Amino acid sequence: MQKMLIEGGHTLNGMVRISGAKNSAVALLPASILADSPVTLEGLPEISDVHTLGDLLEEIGGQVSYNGQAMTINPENMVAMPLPNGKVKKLRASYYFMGAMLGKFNKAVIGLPGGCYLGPRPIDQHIKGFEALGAEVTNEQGAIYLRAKELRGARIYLDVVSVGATINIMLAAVKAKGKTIIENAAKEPEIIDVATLLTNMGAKIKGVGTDVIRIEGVPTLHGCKHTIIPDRIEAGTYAIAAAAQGEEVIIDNVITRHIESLLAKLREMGVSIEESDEQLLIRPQRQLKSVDIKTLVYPGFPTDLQQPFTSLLTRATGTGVLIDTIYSARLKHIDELRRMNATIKVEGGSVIVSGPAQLEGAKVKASDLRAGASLIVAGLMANGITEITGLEHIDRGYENITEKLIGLGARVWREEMTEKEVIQFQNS
Ligand SMILES: CC(=O)N[C@H]1[C@@H](OP(=O)(O)OP(=O)(O)OC[C@H]2O[C@@H](n3ccc(=O)[nH]c3=O)[C@H](O)[C@@H]2O)O[C@H](CO)[C@@H](O)[C@@H]1O
Ligand SMILES: C=C(OP(=O)(O)O)C(=O)O
Repeated sequence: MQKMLIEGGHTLNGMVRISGAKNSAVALLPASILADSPVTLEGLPEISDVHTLGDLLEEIGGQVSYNGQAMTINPENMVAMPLPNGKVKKLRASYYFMGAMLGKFNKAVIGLPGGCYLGPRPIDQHIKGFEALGAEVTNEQGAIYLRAKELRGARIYLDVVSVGATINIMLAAVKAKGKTIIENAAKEPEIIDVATLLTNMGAKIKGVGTDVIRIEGVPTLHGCKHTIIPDRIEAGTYAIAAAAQGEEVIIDNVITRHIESLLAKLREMGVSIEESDEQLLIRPQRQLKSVDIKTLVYPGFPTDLQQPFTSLLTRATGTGVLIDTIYSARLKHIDELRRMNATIKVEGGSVIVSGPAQLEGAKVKASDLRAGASLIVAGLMANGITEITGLEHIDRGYENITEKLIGLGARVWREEMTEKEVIQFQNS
């Protein structure tokens, strides 16, 4: 088990290249189950979630071959193997095996997913969608059993706008008989990416990117090649790090439109941002102004950037209030930031950050993926050394983060934890 060490205070300069989007990759891989011939996905990020899903595809009989950042999945010998336990619990996106296997085999057994604990993360809207399509769904000892004689298109209104439910229902509906309409659908770019893959596989989908998606079921889907979109959350994290500790940082391979809500806030704080085709040039002013943030569904400010943004606010002058309307309990980074000398209050659902504070290096724990990103941003700004444990969360979603930060001039490295540190970590 490793820890990350950051010697703070070094200025970031240069260029960082953004990898393929985690939240697309984790849906595209299960989507390949629906094809009857090989699917090649290009530009996948080298993160643990991708490897876990590759292993799960193999567990159900898929042939998976890696070629650099491309993966080819041959689904010809896949079977409706139950996956009640094991690797499905290591990540959130294993829930996409429900929609994809239901679409392909009319049945599936999938253990309830893991992933970041952000407060309760129900999947009732996924289940409501599967039931509307004709599946019988039961929860037996922590695994979801789905069975259908056949899937039939239906009209489904989502009670909450959900990325996962929108994608999962799409996966099940593309092969259902007749027409499915998903109303109050989510509009995140990753949903468009998944729909693009499915369309290239032969699915008939209209309206993605709006809140009404129309799907006409088809009997078979075929293999194809697809290149994944860049990761807007990774790009946003580096943009925040650049605003916090950068001089001139270029972020390469980014669809800037995907992070307009973040860029608007950074500009409001006094960060100069130049946008070109696939790049951002970020130049912060020495003094940043505080701003308020409310996370919303896309195209609003993403909840996945709320935690790293909290760290940035500690360096701004004034008081900034953050409200996470998607996951109000996504607050595990706050105590750790306080350990580093941040002045943060939590009142009701509001996180109130007073700055500027000079952060101090400390031993801190990443309890989830974006809490990890938040602590890295804080470590880059802090005096002295910050030691971060819980790297398994960070490695679920950030490709080569140590190397990418070193490339920007940060002093970051990893060390093996001693036995004593591992025990302390496990008991904390
Ligand atoms: C693998 C993946 O893509 N993860 C992302 C996805 O998670 P995920 O797909 O799990 O998040 P959702 O968009 O589904 O959740 C949005 C909100 O709806 C609620 N909800 C969701 C489903 C449901 O059946 N019932 C229900 O009440 C959730 O508790 C949450 O408050 O979108 C989140 C919100 O942008 C991001 O933080 C995650 O990074
Ligand atoms: C919450 C996240 O991931 P997951 O849904 O995979 O837990 C995230 O990417 O910030």
